[in-house]
Amino acid sequence: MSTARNKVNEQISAKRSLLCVGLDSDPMKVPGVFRSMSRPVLEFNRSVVRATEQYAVAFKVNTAFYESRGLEGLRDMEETLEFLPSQCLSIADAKRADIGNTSTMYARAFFDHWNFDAITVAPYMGFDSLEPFFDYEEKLIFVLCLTSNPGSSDFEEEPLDRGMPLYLRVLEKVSVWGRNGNAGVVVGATKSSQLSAIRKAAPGLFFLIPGVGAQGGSLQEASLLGVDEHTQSALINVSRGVIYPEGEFASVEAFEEAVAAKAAHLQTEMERVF
Ligand SMILES: O=c1ccn([C@@H]2O[C@H](COP(=O)(O)O)[C@@H](O)[C@H]2O)c(=O)[nH]1
Repeated sequence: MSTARNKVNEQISAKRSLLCVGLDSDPMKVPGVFRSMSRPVLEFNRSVVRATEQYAVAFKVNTAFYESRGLEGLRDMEETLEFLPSQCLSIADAKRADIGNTSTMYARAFFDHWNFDAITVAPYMGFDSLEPFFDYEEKLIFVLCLTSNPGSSDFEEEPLDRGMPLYLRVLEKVSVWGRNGNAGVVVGATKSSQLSAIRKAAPGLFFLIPGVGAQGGSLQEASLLGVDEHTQSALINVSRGVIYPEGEFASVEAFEEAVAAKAAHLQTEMERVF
């Protein structure tokens, strides 16, 4: 089995948690207490990681939040990777894929250069666009299947000739494309009515489930319907619902306490599936 998958499975069992903390760090939303620091986003990330590492099994870095700030943002992303706990899974939420030789470069960037454990990719250019990622057998590749946003109905939920929705066709393909257990899919927590059927159709795939909290997805439904009862092969991502607790914070410690309380609450809820 892929090394990344083994690593996160160990964390899931040890922490009795499926929590993936999303580092969607927006400089405009960073609390005041970090604003006077020379690297506000980097220090904010350091605090979020310190406050949640006891509860989290994975950290998802949405690259858009860093790329949008050019070199300064990429420097923050790179330095954040240095303090992510090595026992937790690091996910580049980059949603890449292109013609083969370009995908090879994307895979090198995220896996060789930045040494992420996992990446999100888009399936619509087909197998040759994903093969360079699947070639990294030790990593985890999460393919967008049924996403959490309302626009998923534009294409993903459209029926194909045999009446099968496009997202189920993606699931079928991803189930055979993975190597050494390195395939996963992204399924939104907001899609609770389809989640159970998707899980049953692909018991061996690792699931990344975003959409809990700010997007309205239910943690209880995601945990009950999206998690395989034997393998627990799933991560439930929460970004804004963890990293931006309400209120003003007089100190970094007070902020970290509030973030830790959010993460602890989520872990307690997730523990029910064990
Ligand atoms: O279908 C998808 C795929 C990816 N995402 C990403 O997950 C987080 C969700 O953030 P919240 O603040 O918890 O809503 C974000 O990085 C998205 O780009 C998703 O939401 N849905």
